[in-house]
This record gives sequence, structure tokens and C-alpha cells, in this order.
Amino acid sequence: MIGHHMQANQAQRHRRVQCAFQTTPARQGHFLSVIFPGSQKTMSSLSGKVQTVLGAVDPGQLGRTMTHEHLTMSFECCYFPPAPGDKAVAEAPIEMRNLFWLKQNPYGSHENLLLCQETDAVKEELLFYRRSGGGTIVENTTAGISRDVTTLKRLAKETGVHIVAGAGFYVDVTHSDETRKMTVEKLTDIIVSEVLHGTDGTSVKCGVIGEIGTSWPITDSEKKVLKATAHAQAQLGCPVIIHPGRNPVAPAAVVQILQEAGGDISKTVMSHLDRTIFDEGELLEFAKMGSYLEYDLFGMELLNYPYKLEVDMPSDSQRVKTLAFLVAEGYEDRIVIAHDIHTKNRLTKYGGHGYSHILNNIVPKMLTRGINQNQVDKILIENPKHWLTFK
Ligand SMILES: CC(=O)NCCS(=O)(=O)O
Repeated sequence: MIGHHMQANQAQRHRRVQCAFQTTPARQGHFLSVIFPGSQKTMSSLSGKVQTVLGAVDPGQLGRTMTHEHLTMSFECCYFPPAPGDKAVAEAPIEMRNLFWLKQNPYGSHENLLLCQETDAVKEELLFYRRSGGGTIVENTTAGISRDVTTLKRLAKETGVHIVAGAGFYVDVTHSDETRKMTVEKLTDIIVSEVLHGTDGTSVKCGVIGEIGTSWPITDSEKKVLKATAHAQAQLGCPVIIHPGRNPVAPAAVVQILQEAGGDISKTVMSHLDRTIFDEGELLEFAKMGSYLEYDLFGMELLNYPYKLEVDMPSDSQRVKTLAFLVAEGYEDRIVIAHDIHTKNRLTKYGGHGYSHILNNIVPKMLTRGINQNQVDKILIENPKHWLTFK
């Protein structure tokens, strides 16, 4: 029964996505950057800096950093129709009486997927994030899930939080026909332009490539985007962040493609490990490949993960246990963490944990589980800083 329900849902979801999304290519301008003779590296004034939506800053200014959040986006591409008996609660406006359902079924309500409607609430949260000791947020919204860098710029100005925006493309189901037809060279040009010149017709520049979306298996269009990502990173010396498909071997498969295309794995974050690799031995094997290891679904405690029912989504306590394991294994310089807020119900406005949950609740827990203050500071300050700094 569940299998049939999921297949029908999947087909419906894909039809919706094709109607709902067109990627918006960035300005196709002529680059002002200079390629050094005999090398692919672009001369850039960004070397040694971090690029925020308000301009380049010294890395020491960032402070505590969440490496994977969304402040404004739409997740309609991943709508997952509710069971027939749940239609009424799924379509009701979001209010206290249906939060119990949304917490377990966040992808079954269209309204819940429109984080882009909550800019005022997000602004309040960012002010609270600063009061809680936060400094920077990496905003991972790429083409396909309604990136809005103008709003990001406004939020950065009004709250004082450093915001780093993401270049590139989300998963295959959101690629437009135009994107699918592009060569690797064309895709590379777009990504480089989003970093050097501006994004989606604005002068707001991205400071990271990603989250670059991949499915499992990785599609042909996604492979082209991954190669373009590696080529752009080789030119710019910039940070990259990846959304892997939902299979334990997916992160390694992505790293292999990036490596073969000349990407710098030491400046690449692999996201969503919480729902992707569960076996400790497999995790250590992947860790050896050298990327940053990101646990970024803090605050999300969900029993039935609809995109892959075999997955037991970990609790926050289990996430902290995995961080302690990685620290004990010597990976304290490679861990980064975040909440990846991408639905409304996770905002404090709707009783969710919000963007300050890690700072206020998870850090104290880490300190009681064998992770010391110096290691916490590496995870929240030093590792993000090194990752985000252009070479
Ligand atoms: C925005 C995004 O891609 N979030 C990840 C959701 S997932 O369920 O962990 O893939």
C-alpha cells in the first residue's frame, strides 16, 4: 500500500514540478575577470575574503556561522501529497491546532512550503540569532527553489547578520529545459558570473556555489552541473556545498565527479549527512575523502521521512552523538552544522525551533557529551571561516 501511495505521489510531484519551476539564468555578461596565462585560475580581489550579499568582508568578522540555512525559498518541488484522510488538516491555514500534524508531515501542506512568505518572521529570528551570539548565515537557496538575493540583501542590512548567498542549481526536477540543454561550459559561465558579477539580474553576488542539488541516481543534467561547479571552483578558489541524493553511496559518488573535474574537495561541504549515511564505518570511509562533513537538520525530528521511508531520521541527541564520534575519530576540523530551515513550521513563529536552536540548545548538549569548548568553536567559527574564505 505504502509503495503504491509513494509511486503515485512521486509521479504527481514530478508533474507539478515541471509546471511550477523555471530556473532563472543569471545575467549572461562578459566577464571582467582575468585568466592567468597557462592556468584556469581567475584573478580575483576575493582572495583571502568572504563574499557576503553586502560585499566582501574579512573572515574574522563572521563569528558563529550556520553553514546551511534558507531564509526565503519555495520547496514546492518536493510537495508530498498527504494521505486522503489528512486532506482537510493539510489544506487548513497553519495554526496551533494543526501544528501536531505539520511537525510529522511538513511536506504535505502547500502553504508550509512557502518560506518566502515569512520574511518579517525571519527578520525577527535573525535579530534573535544575533542576540544569541550568531554572526553569519550561509543561505543555500539556488536556482529552482526561488532564490531571492534582493530580500537577502535587505535582511542583512536590517539585522546586521552576515548572509552569504548560493550560486548554481538545485536538483534535476527543478532544472528548466533551457538548463538541461546547456553545455558544461555555459553552466560554468553562469555560476562564475553569479559569483563575480551578480545573481538573477541583480548586482548581488554569491559567496558560495550551492547547495548544488543531486538526486539518486545522479541524473545527466546534475552531472553536468557538478562538472561546471568543479570548473567554476577551480577558477575562483571558492567554497562549494552539495545536496547529495538519498543513498549512503551518493556523497562519495558526487565527490568522485567533482574530483575528476578538478574540484577542490577540501573546500567542499557535503550536506545532509544526518539522513544519508547511518553506518559509522561507512561514515569514516566517506570522511577520508576530505570534504567538510555537515549535520544540518538539527531541530528536525520526524518519524516517517516521506522521501525515503527506510530512513530513520535521527533525533538531535543522536546527531550530537554522531558529532562526538567524529570528534573522537579526529575530524573536529572537518565538521560544520546547521538547521537547514526550509519549511514554515520550523520557524519560532509557528512553535518551531528556529535559527538559534543550535546556539541555545545544541551547544550546551554538545558540551555534556565529550565535545569541549575549543572543539565547539572550531565547528561553529573556525571551520566555516576557513571554508568560506576564497583561496
Ligand atoms: C532544502 C533542502 O534541500 N533540504 C533538504 C531536505 S532533505 O529532506 O534532507 O533532502
